[in-house]
Amino acid sequence: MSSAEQQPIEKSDMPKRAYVTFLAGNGDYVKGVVGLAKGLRKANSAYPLVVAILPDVPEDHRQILESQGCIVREIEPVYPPENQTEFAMAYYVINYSKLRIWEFVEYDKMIYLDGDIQVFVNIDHLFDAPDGYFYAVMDCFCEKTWTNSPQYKIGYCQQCPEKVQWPENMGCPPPLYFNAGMFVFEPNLSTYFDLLETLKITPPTSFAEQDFLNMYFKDVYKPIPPVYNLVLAMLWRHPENVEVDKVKVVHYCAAGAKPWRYTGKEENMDRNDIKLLVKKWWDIYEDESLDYKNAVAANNDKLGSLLMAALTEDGVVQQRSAPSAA
Ligand SMILES: O=c1ccn([C@@H]2O[C@H](COP(=O)(O)OP(=O)(O)O[C@H]3O[C@H](CO)[C@H](O)[C@H](O)[C@H]3O)[C@@H](O)[C@H]2O)c(=O)[nH]1
Ligand SMILES: O[C@H]1[C@H](O)[C@@H](O)[C@H](O)[C@@H](O)[C@H]1O
Ligand SMILES: [Mn+2]
Repeated sequence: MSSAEQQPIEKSDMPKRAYVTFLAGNGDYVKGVVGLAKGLRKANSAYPLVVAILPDVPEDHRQILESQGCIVREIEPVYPPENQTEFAMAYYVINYSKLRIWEFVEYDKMIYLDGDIQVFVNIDHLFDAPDGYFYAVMDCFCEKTWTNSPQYKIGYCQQCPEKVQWPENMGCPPPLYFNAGMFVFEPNLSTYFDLLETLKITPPTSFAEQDFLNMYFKDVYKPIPPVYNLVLAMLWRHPENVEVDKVKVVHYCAAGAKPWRYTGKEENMDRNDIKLLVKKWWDIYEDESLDYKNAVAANNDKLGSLLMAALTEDGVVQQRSAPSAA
């Protein structure tokens, strides 16, 4: 096909895709989101980072995010139904607000990432996975945060289901359960309204929206390998399931692991692999060349040189500059 016959690709035909994270409060999670924005840039992600923020995020934090090239979108908080006998861990309640991201229908597909996640290797290809599924990484039930669960009580973990088997007198083993710090999903208004309606009749449980999403999407959940969301406890609980040198995405979710608060004092935090991963996060966070303004300037310089080289090759520049040289 000659170039004249080629159909130009209309911008509007391109699938609209973006990464999305969630930010609440005036604390230090904004550092996590800045780190994430810079990490995605370093990994040459082709898609922007949308930050769904609650109204309590202060103006200066919003400005920091915008200056890092993020698309800031304010969302209304979502609360779980009141007066229920069981309650989600207080710390996790704000996470129900994450359900608002199904409303971002200007995008066909999004990858949600917690603010305490870092992307070290490009994962844009996950957008190409077949539509109609909910992709996420299987969780581990071995940490103390799981103390109140039946799984923890009997020592069962889906990461090694043969080690302690699910007892017959407890019925079928529970469906596969994902960590909701990272997932691939398709914004959709009818799903969005249904999520909110279903939430109204669903009692809150320990892991808040994570439990809720697991319940809601159980029939379309497709597990993806742990390298797409390395829940740090996997390093000491199930090292045989992790290919450390192939890890693309790290989730600093173990107690004491948030890089911007790291002291090394909490249990397991003095491990060398943890120290290295925390250092890798800081290297990105502190790298000024990854700041949006510097990355844009560098890109413009590169484009300028490429354009100049192309023009010089065609002889255009020589011809144009000929008169002034005469
Ligand atoms: O004060 C806060 C607390 C949380 N967050 C946002 O909420 C996310 C979730 O909080 P954490 O990362 O601290 O929580 P965990 O990783 O331990 O929690 C896990 O379980 C939670 C259950 O509610 C969520 O599903 C969460 O996505 C999942 O990774 C943060 O990354 C951040 O994006 C804030 O912005 N400010
Ligand atoms: O979402 C939670 C949280 O991230 C905990 O820190 C971790 O122990 C879990 O396994 C998980 O489900
Ligand atoms: Mn997290």
